[in-house]
Amino acid sequence: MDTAAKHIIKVSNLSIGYTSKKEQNVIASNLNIELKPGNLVCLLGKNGIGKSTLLRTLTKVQPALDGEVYINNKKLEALTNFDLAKTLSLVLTERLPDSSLTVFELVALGRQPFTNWIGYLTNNDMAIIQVAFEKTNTQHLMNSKCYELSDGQLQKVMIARALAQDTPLIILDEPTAHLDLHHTVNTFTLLKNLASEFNKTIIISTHQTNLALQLADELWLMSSSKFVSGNTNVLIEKDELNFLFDSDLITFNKSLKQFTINQ
Ligand SMILES: Nc1ncnc2c1ncn2[C@@H]1O[C@H](COP(=O)(O)OP(=O)(O)OP(=O)(O)O)[C@@H](O)[C@H]1O
Repeated sequence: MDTAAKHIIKVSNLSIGYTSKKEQNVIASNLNIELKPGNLVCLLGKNGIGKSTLLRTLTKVQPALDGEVYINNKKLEALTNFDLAKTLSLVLTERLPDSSLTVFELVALGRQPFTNWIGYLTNNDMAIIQVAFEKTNTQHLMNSKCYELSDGQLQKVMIARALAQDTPLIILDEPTAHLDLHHTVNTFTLLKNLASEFNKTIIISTHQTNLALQLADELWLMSSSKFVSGNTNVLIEKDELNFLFDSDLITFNKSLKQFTINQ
């Protein structure tokens, strides 16, 4: 039996980083990941460790320095932009260039891989867009211009657009960076439900470590000494969280399943 087909993402000996004319800056190397569909994955690690770099590499926004990435059993580099748009939706942290698009138009653009060449929205497209607005509680923003939104509102609208794209894989770089506690928990719960109810695979990078420990099915832990991926409870049991921050200020408390401040 072909077991590789079961992985929505498979990564072998991946090196990520940046190449300039003078040198290669390797941010992380020898990364290996096998991820099955239907999981909420939280990518954790301290500032500047390489989380965005990894997510951009997995989504073909920037090239790998070495190694292989497979999405749905196909080599990433062989996937066309059209294949990718039908397979994964991506929410990055960069702010949109100012545009006079309305929120409805922005979210509807999520349907672009599926509409015909003039972008005609069918009843089915409209129904999917409607659900995306409802799930993210952003219906009231539909007629606003994108440039009028607060950072937090824009973040929710970008999640709505990803939902409208209706792909099996959704990747979000710090989707709750600008949200208050209520909206942060709300967004985590929404993403968790999408993974469990609709069998979507959702990967987010986040600094909401304690929330991730409560809600993520899988964790990807990045530290300067190693990269570990796997089931959240298994990683807690194996004491893998201790390496995450390398700090005298906080310690992982195994019985609470949380990081606590050293008093
Ligand atoms: N375009 C770039 N060119 C060169 N180096 C970069 C570039 N973008 C990021 N880096 C470097 O790569 C490293 C990892 O950055 P990255 O943004 O991936 O970290 P991160 O874990 O997402 O950080 P944060 O949690 O602060 O968002 C950093 O040292 C950063 O300076």
